[in-house]
Amino acid sequence: MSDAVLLDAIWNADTVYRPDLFAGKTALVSGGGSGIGRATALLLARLGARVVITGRTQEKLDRVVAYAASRGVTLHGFAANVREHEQVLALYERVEAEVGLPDVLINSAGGQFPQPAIEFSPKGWNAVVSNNLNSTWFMMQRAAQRWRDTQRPGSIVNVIVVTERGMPGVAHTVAARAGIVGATRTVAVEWAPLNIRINCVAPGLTASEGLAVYPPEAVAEFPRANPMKRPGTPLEIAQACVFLAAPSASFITGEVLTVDGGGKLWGELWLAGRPDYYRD
Ligand SMILES: CCC/C=C/C(=O)SCCNC(=O)CCNC(=O)[C@H](O)C(C)(C)COP(=O)([O-])OP(=O)([O-])OC[C@H]1O[C@@H](n2cnc3c(N)ncnc32)[C@H](O)[C@@H]1OP(=O)([O-])[O-]
Ligand SMILES: NC(=O)C1=CN([C@@H]2O[C@H](COP(=O)(O)OP(=O)(O)OC[C@H]3O[C@@H](n4cnc5c(N)ncnc54)[C@H](OP(=O)(O)O)[C@@H]3O)[C@@H](O)[C@H]2O)C=CC1
Repeated sequence: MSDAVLLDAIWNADTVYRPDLFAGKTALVSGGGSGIGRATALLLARLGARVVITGRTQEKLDRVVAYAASRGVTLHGFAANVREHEQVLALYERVEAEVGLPDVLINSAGGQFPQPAIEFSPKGWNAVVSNNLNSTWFMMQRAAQRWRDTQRPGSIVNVIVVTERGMPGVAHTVAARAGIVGATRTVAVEWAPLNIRINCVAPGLTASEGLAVYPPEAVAEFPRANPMKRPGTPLEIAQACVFLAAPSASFITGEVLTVDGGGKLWGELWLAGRPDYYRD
């Protein structure tokens, strides 16, 4: 499916949310140049939010901004590498100066490469841990600091992976995301007095650009990932992010919402390919 068709599908899809749900609100979405982050940013924009997307590649952000403009909506695309703390601080300064302090933060930036864990190099391990644990932490802590300083409420949604059963081929990312679950549960309590809610969405296999890094033998088995025998769509994950970010989840904090088509109950994912030992 071409990018234009994908974007139109997101823009025109039915949603149960009312069109002005986020009117007057500002949302910051990391990883907003593609996949789940892009779908969430566009859905938030459809629901009336002022939206800033960030990611490392300005051109990807510009394409989303241009698409929204073609639909009459202004999005802002500010590039940053969110695993660099200084860049996160600078990003918040720019967002506040040019758009306004976000009310909602969606952390969808992240990713990993598939490899048997026994082969991980220290550099590869550090890259993935930094890209998924540090980046999300820097973003959520800065949001909380600014909400504390301005005495404003806020809501954070961290997009992670399903961690309960582990996930062979991506142990580094499972470790990093389990760290985010622990941090989320902990600060849900520390930050409740600040009127901040924080939750995670754990997608199962989702048909996004990010799947391009997986080998053909892993991709061939993707239909076995869940009882629905299909990947989720970025919009299906986006709808869950919006549910947790909005007042629909006003009594939910420190929670992990799994959106995996039942993959925790039945299914297998061998992201670096299935070892012979696990063949019949
Ligand atoms: C349901 C579950 C499915 C989940 C799906 C998704 O999440 S999809 C959606 C998510 N989207 C994505 O996952 C997007 C795709 N993923 C990525 O962009 C990268 O995996 C990244 C997140 C590490 C990029 O971070 P970065 O810019 O820092 O990376 P870098 O390129 O500079 O590499 C740093 C070091 O890592 C090592 N190393 C790297 N690759 C491999 C490899 N193939 N093999 C072995 N090792 C590898 C290597 O040591 C390298 O250093 P070197 O030896 O080169 O000096
Ligand atoms: N697709 C799937 O099956 C699943 C995805 N997830 C998770 O969902 C999240 C979104 O993934 P998805 O949309 O599918 O994949 P994408 O690869 O399409 O999206 C990830 C986005 O994050 C951005 N990004 C990565 N690293 C950084 C960084 N250091 N600083 C700023 N931006 C960064 C990328 O842009 P750029 O490279 O330009 O920086 C990219 O746009 C990820 O955390 C992913 O691991 C979880 C489970 C399943």
